[in-house]
Amino acid sequence: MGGEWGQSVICPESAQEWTQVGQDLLDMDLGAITKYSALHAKPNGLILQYGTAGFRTKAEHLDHVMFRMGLLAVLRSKQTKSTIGVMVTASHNPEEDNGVKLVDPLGEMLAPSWEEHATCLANAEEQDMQRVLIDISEKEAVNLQQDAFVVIGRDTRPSSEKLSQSVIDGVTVLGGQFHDYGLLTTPQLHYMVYCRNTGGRYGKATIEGYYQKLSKAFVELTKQASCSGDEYRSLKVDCANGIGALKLREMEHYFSQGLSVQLFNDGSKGKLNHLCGADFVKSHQKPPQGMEIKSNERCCSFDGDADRIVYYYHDADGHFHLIDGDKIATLISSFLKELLVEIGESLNIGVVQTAYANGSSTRYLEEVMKVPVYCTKTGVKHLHHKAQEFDIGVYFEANGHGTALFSTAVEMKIKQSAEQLEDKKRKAAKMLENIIDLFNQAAGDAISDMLVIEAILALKGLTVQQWDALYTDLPNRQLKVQVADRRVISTTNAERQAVTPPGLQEAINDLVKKYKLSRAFVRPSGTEDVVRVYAEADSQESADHLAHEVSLAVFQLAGGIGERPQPGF
Ligand SMILES: CC(=O)N[C@H]1[C@@H](OP(=O)(O)O)O[C@H](CO)[C@@H](O)[C@@H]1O
Ligand SMILES: [Mg+2]
Repeated sequence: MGGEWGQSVICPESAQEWTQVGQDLLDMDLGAITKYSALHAKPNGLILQYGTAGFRTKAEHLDHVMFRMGLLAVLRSKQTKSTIGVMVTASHNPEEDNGVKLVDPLGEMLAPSWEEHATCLANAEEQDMQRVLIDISEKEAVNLQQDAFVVIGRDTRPSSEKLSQSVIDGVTVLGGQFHDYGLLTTPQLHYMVYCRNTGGRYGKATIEGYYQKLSKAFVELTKQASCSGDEYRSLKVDCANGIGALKLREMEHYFSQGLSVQLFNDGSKGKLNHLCGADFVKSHQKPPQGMEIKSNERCCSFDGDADRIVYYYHDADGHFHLIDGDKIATLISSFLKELLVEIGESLNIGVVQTAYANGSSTRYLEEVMKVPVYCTKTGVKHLHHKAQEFDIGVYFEANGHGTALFSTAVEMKIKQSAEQLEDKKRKAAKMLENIIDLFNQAAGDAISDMLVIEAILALKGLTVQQWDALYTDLPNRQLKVQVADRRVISTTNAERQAVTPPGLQEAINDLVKKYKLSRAFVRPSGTEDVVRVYAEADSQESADHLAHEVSLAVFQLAGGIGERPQPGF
């Protein structure tokens, strides 16, 4: 999300007088907070919003936000009596950008009410900062006497180290304790938070703990696979010139018995996310630069903070095939379902997608696999939340961000089955037990998902082409339209229908009718100042036409600015 200058954000003002919370804060040396805050001064008039993925903008505008998120993490930690995470990253954004997001006690995204507090605190002018801190503490009944603990991680951007130091300044000035993990992938930080708040039951809150837990599960699983052979078990990984390269290199020897990985775009020369990485590959539907691909070789790309993954290959005719989050969800859910059938457990399993999921994937999941599919708004927090409703919830965004969640009852049942059942059933239960350990249940995780996928392919003896052939994606196109104020577009039905501006949905309906197997929707982005357009149809030409026509409708009816959308891509 770009920083906006002068646009207001409404923060409710409290009319209350100094209360006990205010007094406690005064006791905490407001002078020090003021003094340190001045060292991390907010540029006048800059307004930022805590969006789908926290704050994101040019790194040079973020120092005050980092300091203040350090303060907020302390308040959240005191309120929840738990460890809170702060991750400094801007994921797939260009190298000059940066960002920050808070991680809640069970490794999940920050609660929505606290997102609002984050926005208010980040936008408060210097003289109002203390008032806002007191307001938040009062509204959330924060006991300021409570201890606070914050863990911090950062990606490899040149600006990240200094910015994470500003987070630490914020934490310490409010008397919080902290542990700085330094360089971590985003999902590794989520994992650390989850481990620390579950007394180590989820795993050890160290980088070795993470490597060991995942690798042990992976090696156990691949030992059960009947086929082997070097070519089969090797994978090319495009690391987007980001943190994923460092961490995969550190981890590689832990699982090398089961898989050999060849790293590309490892940050030694190229620029972060530039012409490479999962976001580039997914949105351009072509391979990254800096990776040589032979036909039928299995390849994958991580994004800049390694929480997303997509797979791809070139067929014998040199055609590029993308295997996105939808196909990953399909592979995973069908494997889990087969294991449950084998064990004889009838647990409810659900797949959660967004409107961006390819229509073919939804049809395949519902009609062939007979798995219930649910659609939520864009943003992993929505998918994660929905997936928690099932015994086993598999969620993926089409762009490759996702994981599987297992209820505590399921985990216990499977553990028991692995001990009590016999022969084939026991083997299946054991597999399920390991696969549960291999998933990062706190957040979508490129490294963990990669190992899950590699294990499933090995166990099922599937080639990348066979996996790809489960169903054929409907041709699709995504476009962006610039408008004066994207908030004029509001949506319903998990963002699949526009409610405002008037006439837009009717226009889309009329355009969609012109094509076969077609679908289209528009929504304001939560991370960029654009309206996103999505269209799919029976041919690429039709999908492209439809997307273009819908873009024109948005431009005309929703206040387009700049050049009218042009056909051709
Ligand atoms: C179409 C698309 O890929 N949207 C992305 C993008 O959100 P937008 O709200 O569409 O800008 O960034 C989000 C955060 O990374 C990610 O969760 C989401 O999937
Ligand atoms: Mg990311």
